[in-house]
Amino acid sequence: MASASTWVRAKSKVPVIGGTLAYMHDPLTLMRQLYARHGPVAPVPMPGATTAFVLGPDACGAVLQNGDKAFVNGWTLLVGPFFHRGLMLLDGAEHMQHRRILLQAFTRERIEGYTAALHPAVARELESWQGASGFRAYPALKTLTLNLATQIFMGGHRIGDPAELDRVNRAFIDCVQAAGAIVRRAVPGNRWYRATRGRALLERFLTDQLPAARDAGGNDVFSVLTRVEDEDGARFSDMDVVNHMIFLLMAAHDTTTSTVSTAMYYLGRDPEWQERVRAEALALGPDPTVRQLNELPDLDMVIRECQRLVAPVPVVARQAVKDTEVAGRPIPAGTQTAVCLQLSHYLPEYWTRPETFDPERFSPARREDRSHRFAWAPFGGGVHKCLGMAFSDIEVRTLLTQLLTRFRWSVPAGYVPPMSNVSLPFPTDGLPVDLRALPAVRTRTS
Ligand code: HEM
Repeated sequence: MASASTWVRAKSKVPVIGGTLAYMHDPLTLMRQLYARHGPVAPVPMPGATTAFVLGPDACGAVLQNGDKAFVNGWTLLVGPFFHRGLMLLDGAEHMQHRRILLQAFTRERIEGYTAALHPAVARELESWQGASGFRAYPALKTLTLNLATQIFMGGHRIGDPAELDRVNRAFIDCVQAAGAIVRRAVPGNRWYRATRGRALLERFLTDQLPAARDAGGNDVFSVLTRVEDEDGARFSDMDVVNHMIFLLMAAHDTTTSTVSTAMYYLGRDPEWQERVRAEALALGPDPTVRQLNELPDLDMVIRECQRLVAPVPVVARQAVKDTEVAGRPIPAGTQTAVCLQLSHYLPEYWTRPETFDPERFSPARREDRSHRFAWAPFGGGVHKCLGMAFSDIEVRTLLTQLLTRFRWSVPAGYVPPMSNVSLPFPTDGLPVDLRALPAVRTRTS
């Protein structure tokens, strides 16, 4: 069985610059090197403590499924102060109870309601996009998805003042970016400090809006959270609603932006695939239903392939609460554990030419994702598996179909966006694309 001494004796071969910097520089290369040197469990020096990197789908699956209940969520160390009591940061019976209540806000019926609001909201947002060469797609998408989140998640209680919208957006970014902070206490001007202020701003903002959200009795997520209950009649307190809203807005915002931005990149490199999915988008009616959006097989393959190539959440965090073993390797109690979902997406044992954009690998004839239950796991697994998966899928499809019917875009041959991996991955150059409006189609769908 594992012990602290065997763990300490397991020598890490990570460069002296340390795990955090190696990760930020190039997470996939780090994961590959660790897997080659150590196998499925690798010790990596990180701020505070050595972290166990769990690599490959067998080991990732074992930790996520958590058969012997050796792991709890490990996010508290990374983003605890900022996403305090969000669902992903809860454990055990309390997590199950909150998850049951929260699921009531994401039933099929509710998602249909959000989708009906989503379509016109995306159309409105895209009105402000102008064709241009060097159009910075990533920041435009980030603003768009935040606006959508405040409309779909907050309904009538939206942020009217653009300066306030900017402050809220900044607060989210600051909270998310704290995950990669090397100095993990607030010093004026540092990341931790900005995130602490960001959290306080979000709490104030949502607490102020909560009475209106409750009284409105609306069908947006905020209003719904003030009244949903589980089958035993358990409900959220006001503070629970605020905590869940902060986490949900974050969870929905950056991950969706990441998927759509990755799709804009790969479709921008591949005009053939872009035309293929555009044809599907053009065949949709003006206000597609959830069912119609779910019946777009080419777009479905493209989205899965983009989430394989750039997993919006490349790693999920756990902490061992007792001595345990994963894939035969010891992990002692107290070890911070990084479940490396992204590596599994690139292992040649499970994928043909994993570096290549090849959506057909998800076609019924190939289904490479079935090579292992955890070969493709962008939404995680086990009790913390993404609760917003179905909603996110609809949001991504709505966004991409509207983009495809309004614009054609390309990126220069050979262009590879430089990525930040401080927290969730994003292109630091803003993903410049050559964006051209499609005027004839624009009139048809708007
Ligand atoms: C492409 C989009 C998305 C991706 C790739 C994604 C990925 C993930 C992953 C990997 C986890 C598991 C974290 C863990 O195991 O510790 C997770 C959890 C979660 N996600 Fe998502 N997510 C996405 C969109 C969304 C959206 C749109 C929402 C809300 C509407 C959402 C809400 C949540 C919640 C509430 C949890 C915590 C579940 C729990 O702890 O029980 N996500 N997500």
